[in-house]
Amino acid sequence: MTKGDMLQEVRTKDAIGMVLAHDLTQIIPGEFKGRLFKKGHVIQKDDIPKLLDIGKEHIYILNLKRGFLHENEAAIQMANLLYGENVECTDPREGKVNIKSKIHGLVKVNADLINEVNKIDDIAVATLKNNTVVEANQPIVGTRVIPLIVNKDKLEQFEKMIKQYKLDKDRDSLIHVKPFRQMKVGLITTGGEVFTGRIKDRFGPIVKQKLVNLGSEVIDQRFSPDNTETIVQHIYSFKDEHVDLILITGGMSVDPDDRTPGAIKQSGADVVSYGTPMLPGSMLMMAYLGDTPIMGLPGCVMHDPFTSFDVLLPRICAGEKIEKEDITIMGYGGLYHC
Ligand SMILES: Nc1nc2c(c(=O)[nH]1)N[C@H]1C(S)=C(S)[C@@H](COP(=O)(O)OP(=O)(O)OC[C@H]3O[C@@H](n4cnc5c(N)ncnc54)[C@H](O)[C@@H]3O)O[C@H]1N2
Ligand code: MOO
Repeated sequence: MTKGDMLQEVRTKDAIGMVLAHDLTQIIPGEFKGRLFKKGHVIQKDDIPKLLDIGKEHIYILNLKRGFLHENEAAIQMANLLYGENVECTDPREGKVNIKSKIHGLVKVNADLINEVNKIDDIAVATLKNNTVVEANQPIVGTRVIPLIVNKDKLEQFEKMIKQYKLDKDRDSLIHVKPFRQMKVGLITTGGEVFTGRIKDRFGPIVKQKLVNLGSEVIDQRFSPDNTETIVQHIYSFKDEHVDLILITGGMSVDPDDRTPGAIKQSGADVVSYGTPMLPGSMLMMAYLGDTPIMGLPGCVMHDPFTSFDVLLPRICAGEKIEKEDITIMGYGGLYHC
């Protein structure tokens, strides 16, 4: 039994009353791309000119045999194997099933596994990148098979790979979305020029907004001159107040007045990394004082819309601990702007 035996090609003009074997797509550049006819549609006389307009002089009538799957069924099975917490699958359209997020959160997807399953011929799984921030209802995965009819072997191979991965990693789910915690954040703004009122603070409002966007809040902002002891005292007082995260702005670079990295070290915090291989944001420091994350934020965070801070902050808000390797892998693909 070949695929050809299961697909009967019929001239569109002779197809009145017959049943479509798959969704049919219309594309009008700049105006429309979507399903014009749904799989299972019974072709009417009025449909003939519309079908000819989208270039269909012939259509397929389907006679599916054992051991094979229709593209819609295959896409559903793939999506069902992949999805985990806080996501849901859409109905198939044009042979594709989307997995959408149910919440505002952080996408978790394993790149190695996705690269492996896509080595199976006829399988196509397209995902967002790991650790992307998503809104509720945003698609995070699209699954489909390439032919209209696919051998069940391909799906069995896919299922085996996924199950093995779950066993190896001791995981219930593959692609899922982590919710953000509502964190209370202490903000320390350094810089003599701001402390003395020579210039207005422009850093605070930007950091506060980034936290609000992730469902957290700055509970207090304290200002400090370029003085190590004062910065350390502010760190301790926020720690005593049990904030979930301490952020320190400015003073992260190489000038004699740049005291922030030294102050973070002097507080006794464990420094995960001073320096982040991403531009902008290369002077960021990541540290932990006990369980409390501390980040030293360089001036570019105030200026550039997307820096290393925007990569790491959502992960911290999702409850993840940042390790050295999380930082070192940021260099590849990490040149945004410099
Ligand atoms: N020779 C080198 N120069 C620079 C390096 C380097 O490695 N070698 N790194 C560069 C990078 S990367 C960054 S980012 C910047 C800024 O680093 P800092 O965090 O030390 O920033 P500051 O020196 O404290 O301030 C820079 C600039 O921003 C103004 N500022 C700071 N805080 C505020 C605030 N709260 N409100 C308004 N304006 C603020 C400050 O007045 C300065 O004009 O260094 C590069 N240079
Ligand atoms: O910390 Mo700086 O941006 O690399 O601009």
